[in-house]
Amino acid sequence: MSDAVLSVRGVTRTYDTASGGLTVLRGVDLDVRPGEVVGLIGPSGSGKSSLLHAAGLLERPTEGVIRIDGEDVGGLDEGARTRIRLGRIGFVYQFHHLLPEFDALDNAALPLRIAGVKLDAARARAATLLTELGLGDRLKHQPAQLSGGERQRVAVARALANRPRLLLADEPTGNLDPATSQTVFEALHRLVKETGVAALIATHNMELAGHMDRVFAIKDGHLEERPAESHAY
Ligand SMILES: Nc1ncnc2c1ncn2[C@@H]1O[C@H](COP(=O)(O)OP(=O)(O)OP(=O)(O)O)[C@@H](O)[C@H]1O
Repeated sequence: MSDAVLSVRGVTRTYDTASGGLTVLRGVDLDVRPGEVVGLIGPSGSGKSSLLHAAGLLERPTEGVIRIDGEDVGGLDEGARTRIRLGRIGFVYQFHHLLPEFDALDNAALPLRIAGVKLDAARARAATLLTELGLGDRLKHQPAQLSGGERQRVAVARALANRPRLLLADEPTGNLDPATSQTVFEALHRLVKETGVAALIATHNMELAGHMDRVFAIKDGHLEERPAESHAY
């Protein structure tokens, strides 16, 4: 029995386009275990987001099986998939997508509020995470009053607020300068190790990829594991 939080088996993704079927993933297999940081690299258009969307239950693969904590989610209806997404999966995107009228605290607390957690408890959890991310003195700042790196750290706190089992990040530092990318990634990495969430992170940043536990390149729709020395810087 696998201990993987995310298990991907034989996943193929074909898009219908005006010029016919476009297959971007071809029989992909991947496991991500608790506390593991797994990187996805590959040129633009290679299928990184497609794999994250399938893993995040945002789209259904054309073929293959996705399991979350051992449960095959393919046969579930959209309501059940949404519950898994809200309860067990956290997302970080390239752009923070914070609500401009909410401060950092209430942005990070949002998933808990949606899940029905009382305001005080949600804010307490959000404050703990934001403080761990070095934003303890920015709780009352709105996104416009935060730097780009601070906004992304709020987005990381929001993604981890409901204690997800799986964290999916699509170029979480893609919009930041190299030094700020490093700071945000280090904070994210530390929290993954502390919380034991399983993390799958798509990135173009090879320096960050060098700090991940395992890295896979998507090539012609297939995953190729990169040995540590070839992705370290
Ligand atoms: N809904 C869709 N319909 C048709 N084609 C799509 C759709 N979504 C993605 N594609 C195509 O699939 C390919 C893979 O896209 P995807 O976004 O997964 O790549 P990516 O590796 O994440 O790229 P980037 O690094 O630029 O974000 C691209 O050629 C894209 O144009």
